[in-house]
Amino acid sequence: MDTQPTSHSLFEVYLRLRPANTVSTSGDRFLDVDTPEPSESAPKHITLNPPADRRRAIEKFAFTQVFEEDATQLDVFHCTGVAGLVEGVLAPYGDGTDALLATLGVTGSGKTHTMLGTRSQRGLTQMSLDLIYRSLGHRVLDPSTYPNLEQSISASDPSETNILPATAYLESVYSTDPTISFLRGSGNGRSTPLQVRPSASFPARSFASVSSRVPTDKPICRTSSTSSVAHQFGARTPAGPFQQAQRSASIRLVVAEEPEQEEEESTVFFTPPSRAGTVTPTQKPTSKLPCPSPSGLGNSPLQRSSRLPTYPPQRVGTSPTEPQQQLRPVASSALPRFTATSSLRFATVTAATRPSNRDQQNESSTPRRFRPSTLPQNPDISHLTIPVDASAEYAIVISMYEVYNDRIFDLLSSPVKSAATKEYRRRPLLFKPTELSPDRKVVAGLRKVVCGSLDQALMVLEAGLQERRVAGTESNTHSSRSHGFFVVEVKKRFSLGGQHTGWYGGAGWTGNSLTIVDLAGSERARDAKTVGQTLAEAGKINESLMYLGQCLQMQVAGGKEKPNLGLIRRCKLTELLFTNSFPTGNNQQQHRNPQKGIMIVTADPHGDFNATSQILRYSALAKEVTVPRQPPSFPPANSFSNSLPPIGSPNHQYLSFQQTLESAALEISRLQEDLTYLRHALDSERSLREQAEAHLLSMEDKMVELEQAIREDCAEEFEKRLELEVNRWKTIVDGERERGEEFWRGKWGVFERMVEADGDVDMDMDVDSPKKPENTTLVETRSVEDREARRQLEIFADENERLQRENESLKQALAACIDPAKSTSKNKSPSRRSPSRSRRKKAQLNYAEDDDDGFFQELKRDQGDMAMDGFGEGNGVSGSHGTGSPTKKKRIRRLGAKKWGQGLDDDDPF
Ligand SMILES: Nc1ncnc2c1ncn2[C@@H]1O[C@H](COP(=O)(O)OP(=O)(O)OP(=O)(O)O)[C@@H](O)[C@H]1O
Repeated sequence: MDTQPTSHSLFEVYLRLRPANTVSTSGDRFLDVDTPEPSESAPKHITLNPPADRRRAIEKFAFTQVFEEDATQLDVFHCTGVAGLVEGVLAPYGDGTDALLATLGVTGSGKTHTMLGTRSQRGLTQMSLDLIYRSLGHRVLDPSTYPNLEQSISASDPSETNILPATAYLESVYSTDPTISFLRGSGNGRSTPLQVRPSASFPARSFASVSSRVPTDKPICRTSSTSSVAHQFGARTPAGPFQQAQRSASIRLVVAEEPEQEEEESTVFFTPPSRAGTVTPTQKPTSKLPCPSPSGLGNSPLQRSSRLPTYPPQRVGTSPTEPQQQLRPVASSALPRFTATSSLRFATVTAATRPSNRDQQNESSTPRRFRPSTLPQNPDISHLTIPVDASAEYAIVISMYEVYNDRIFDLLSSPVKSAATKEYRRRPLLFKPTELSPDRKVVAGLRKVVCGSLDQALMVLEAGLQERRVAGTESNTHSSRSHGFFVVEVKKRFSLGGQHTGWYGGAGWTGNSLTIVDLAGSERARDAKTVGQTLAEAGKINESLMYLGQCLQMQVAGGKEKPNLGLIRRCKLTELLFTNSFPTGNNQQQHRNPQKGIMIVTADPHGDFNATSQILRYSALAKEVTVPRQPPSFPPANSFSNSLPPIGSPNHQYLSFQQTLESAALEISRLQEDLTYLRHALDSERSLREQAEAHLLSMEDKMVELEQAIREDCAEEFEKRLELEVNRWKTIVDGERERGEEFWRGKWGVFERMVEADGDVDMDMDVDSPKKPENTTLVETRSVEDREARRQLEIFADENERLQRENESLKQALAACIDPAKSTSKNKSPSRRSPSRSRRKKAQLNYAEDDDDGFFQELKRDQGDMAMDGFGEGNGVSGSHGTGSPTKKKRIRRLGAKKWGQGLDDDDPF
């Protein structure tokens, strides 16, 4: 099997086996490392033996190198060629390349262990950072020395980001000053008390209580966490304990020997690992493994300690031109009790206290994080350095993000309180081309931190890791639930004449980045015993890893020259990993070399066979590995050939048939395995779908309830408005009625006044008449009123007449019913009332000739007629018009007696 990386490989793929966990390891070992060929310096092949109870293929996989269980972090660092990646990023002789260092594996197989280490061992990330800072030395610009450094970088950064100095960031994250919280949202901390995992030699205690027990009169190295990290790191702000300590020379630090008990309770400061004015001579660690020369490393200018007799002492903090640098922590040699000795203590937040962001989002108070105590310094790589461009100056910018449920979240910025839900949430970021980066995609809007020293970079890393989503599963108590990305950008610009010019003389920033990826592990819901949210996360993780596997296979099929962009863009993870792995377009100015990648596949030889074999197939295929399938009972080749019967013999035919059967069985078992994997993927998808459907149903219910509530609100509102309108209209109508009554009262008053007025007014005066009275104004006024009254009178008269007619006909009908004979005679004299009518007619026609008395007498008579005809007392009409008129009452009585007496008996009810 060919294991040499091809020119178009996306990754070099290494395999690391994790040691058996004596506590949880229960399964048989199914993975064997093949003995290397004589020409090989290290093992490259493994054989996968399926469990005995199943009939499966024995598969062989090849990798660039296989690290067995006893391989150390340093072995992996050396032999994977991380230094070569860093060299490409530092680019001492040219443009350089971006680098990608990633881990892939089943959950619990050791990815995080490899990348981020443990509380006693550094991971590849910390060692890479150490190598970068160590190599660049004093050429790294510190934002506290160059105040406008971040603005300068910002101007040339394509990711539309916000850049800030590490001192400000760390101050905001770890400060105990509640007023400094502009970077810290509520989601950054926790409401539950921290649990601190103490080192084995010390009893468990609260980290907070450690911080609080700081004797003020003690030597300054026993500093409290209440002092800001920025101060300890030598910011230009008022002197922190470290600065004060260093100003008072090392005597105070050397006398830091304290009674054991006191020291245990108060020592919580961060010891800078091997980052001092003078480097303590350390014994060169030796790698147990024979490492093949990583690509390019053998001929590269990278110098290992074996080639470099002495490691040049760091100039950090020693230059008189850099006063700020002098305020950095003192040499580790001056702090014997706080370096990597038995008294080194390391307090980490356990997974249980690293709440998922979901938990954090629900918190409302502004919390603060607790600064980690001393970080591990082993393995020591002080024997390594990489030459750098002496004419350049550098700035190191760090950013961190995670891909969770296929969305990108910044780990260095605070969650934002949602106006709708009142929860703290991180906003997902976009991976896209920007104005300054049209040819390449970048994660836009990330927070980036400029770190002037390794200490700052490590602290920023710690802060970001605390934000990453982890959860305990059956497979791993600290299982990463997201794909974590840690990006170190090495920005470079040329300084004039090889001198530091600050940002005034420098040209624009260029540079490359090292991206370190700790992928979440694939897992089976059945084994990990995940439910609910964790199960949903696992579904997304598995899905993204499946796409990653397909992309790795694409490497075999098409290589870098023909990227299948459709496949790459299927999920955020593959997009982030591979989009910039290919040469950019035609734009020469924007041209960048494709990134170099190293993939470390981790596997537990005693773990989950199915999941591990799946991962190995994906990754090994990326190395163009063909999978030889050997039947378990197949005899060794030489013994088989020796005993092979002659061709054509029945035995030979039988053996060929047997071989075919074996192959078929192998194929069947392989397909069964695939089927099992797909079945699990299906299960996971199905459970996700069920969750989504349940969510949909609950949303629909909510919508119905919401609609109902809205309808009720609307109805209530409508009724209120209707009532208001009705009241308003009632008021208007009442007002109108009153006005009308007032009007008619006024009219009636006019009539009455006219009646009472002296008779010298000529009521017969016609407006059309040319004859004018002498008192013109009064007369004219009266004339108008008179006309109006006359009109009304006519109306009344007509109405009266009509009613009289009706009355008469009714009476006749009534009389006819009572006495047909009378009625006949009555009917024969229809003009019974004619005298009255003729008289009234006459009065109407001649009222102009009568005087006022005559006119009104006639009017009152008519009213009396109306009363008699049915509009009398009790019908309301006479009441309104005849009130106070004795004449009328009298007449009603009289007429009534006269009329009704004609045709009715005394006992007649009428
Ligand atoms: N090479 C190793 N040497 C010693 N311990 C190891 C090694 N690899 C892993 N472990 C231990 O195994 C456990 C699980 O490892 P780790 O958390 O790194 O797994 P992981 O692959 O990152 O899991 P996940 O994908 O769920 O996050 C840890 O306790 C770790 O210390």
